[in-house]
Amino acid sequence: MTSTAPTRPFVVPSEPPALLLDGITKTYRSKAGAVEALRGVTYHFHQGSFTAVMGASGSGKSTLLQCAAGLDQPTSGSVLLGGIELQGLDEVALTKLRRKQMGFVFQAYNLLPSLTVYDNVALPLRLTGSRPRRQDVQGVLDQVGLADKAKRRPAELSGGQQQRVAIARALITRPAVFFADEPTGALDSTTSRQILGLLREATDRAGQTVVMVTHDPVAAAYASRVLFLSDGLVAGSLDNGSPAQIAAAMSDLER
Ligand SMILES: Nc1ncnc2c1ncn2[C@@H]1O[C@H](COP(=O)(O)OP(=O)(O)OP(=O)(O)O)[C@@H](O)[C@H]1O
Repeated sequence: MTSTAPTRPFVVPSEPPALLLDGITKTYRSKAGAVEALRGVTYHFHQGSFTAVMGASGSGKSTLLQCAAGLDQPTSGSVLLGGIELQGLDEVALTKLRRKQMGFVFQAYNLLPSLTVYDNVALPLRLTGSRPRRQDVQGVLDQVGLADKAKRRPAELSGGQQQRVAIARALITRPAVFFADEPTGALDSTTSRQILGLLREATDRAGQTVVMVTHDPVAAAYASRVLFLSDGLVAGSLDNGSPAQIAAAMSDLER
């Protein structure tokens, strides 16, 4: 049978994916034996997308994030960030790329206790060798609602405020991709909403890309897509899901 439908030209997307995982596997080997944490994950994270990664405990979420951010090496497969293959870089080049192109927001805020809020936020710029401009540092502190806390030390702030400092610190270099691992795990719901709103704003307003691991369907509903992992593989995805729809998809997965 011949088709009469006009053939469509193959459309090459104008934007390459911000982050591409190509056939990632990760096997942890120890005396107790081998654990296949990732068993072949291929996925494109497009520029400006906000993706939540969910799955049962042990499904490989943190391993995926660690490999995607170049904090750990996959056993096979490759990771490309803005078209650059991480596996081809030495540690110095990888550190440089991480400092310039990636922002990290983890459950432990990882702020330096001896530095003021201002200096914690300015640190990533100093590490890349640039001189932080006062208006830039104050600008991101303002963005996260902490303009008046610049001179405080982290211990003088609440958990939610510390997490907002961590976000300001991640924002300052205008990274292409934010990696967030349970960024609201230790926070109350009002503060969580603020933090998730800031991540959402980074994608909507600035076209940055967010990859966030979470167990919480309410947090995941801030993402435009939820990617479900099961046993080291992508098991499916859900776009613009409500917390209830995401929770239902999770329980289907665990059945
Ligand atoms: N360093 C390691 N050495 C050996 N096995 C590991 C190591 N890190 C993770 N694993 C194993 O790899 C698998 C995936 O772990 P991972 O932490 O990525 O899962 P996860 O989905 O993030 O889990 P959780 O939701 O509990 O944090 C698990 O079986 C885990 O026990």
